[in-house]
Amino acid sequence: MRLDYLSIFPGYFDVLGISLLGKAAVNGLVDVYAHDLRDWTHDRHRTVDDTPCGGGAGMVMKPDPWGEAFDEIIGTEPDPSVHVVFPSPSGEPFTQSVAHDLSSVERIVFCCGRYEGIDHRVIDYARSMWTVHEVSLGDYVLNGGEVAALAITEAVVRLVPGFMGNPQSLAEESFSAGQDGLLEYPLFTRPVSWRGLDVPEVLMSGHHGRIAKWRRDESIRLTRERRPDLTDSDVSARH
Ligand SMILES: CN1CCN(Cc2ccc(Cn3ccc4ccc(-c5n[nH]c(N)c5C#N)cc43)cc2)CC1
Repeated sequence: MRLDYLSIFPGYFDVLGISLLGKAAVNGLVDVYAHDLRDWTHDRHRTVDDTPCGGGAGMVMKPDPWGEAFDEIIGTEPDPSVHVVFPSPSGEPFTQSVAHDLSSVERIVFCCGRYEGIDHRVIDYARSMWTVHEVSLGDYVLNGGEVAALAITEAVVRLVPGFMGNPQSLAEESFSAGQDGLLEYPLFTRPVSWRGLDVPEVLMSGHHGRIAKWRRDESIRLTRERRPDLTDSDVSARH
């Protein structure tokens, strides 16, 4: 998997050389390339923004540098196998399902906007050439797309076969298909007693059926308390 990042702050992506992602890069599982969008400007100030047409606050990212960067980094021929991700506050929700879909893709280009956003023609052009995902991390405001691109990268790459040492742990996670959309149950490890707090006895019983039931009940309880949106009536009835 090749990952490209286009940003006026390419240094954000130095972190991708750390931890498991760094190991995956070493193992050749992922190849990471960060690019400075200003390398495709031609004025003394390396300008990437301008005032919004129609007025309004802030600045908008000019289309020209993006287009020239696309030409050089991706190419000038349409190729639907290339997935271009635009993090955006007005994007579709980024979910585990989207992460799963992207984990089987060979090439992903992250376009990290700043200011008030990117000239919409950049996204329209990208849609005419490649497979585009305009996605939002959630209902809060960031200052740009870089942090979102990092989060999306981690969610996607950890699903790439061969990346995680223990693929079974992926199957038991929240939001993964096998969990009926329930939140994960509480986790415990040794010591059994810590600052007057004990591990639930059932987990020390060795009775796998009881342990499985306790975990299921806890997942249902937590999901009903914290994420009623995940418990549709059908799921509630089943539990
Ligand atoms: C006229 N007004 C109408 C309201 N907008 C709102 C607005 C637009 C951009 C920005 C800053 N920004 C620039 C690029 C960029 C990418 C992603 C995100 C982002 N924020 N939150 C998420 N979950 C994100 C993700 N993923 C933010 C970004 C902030 C606020 C301004 C203009």
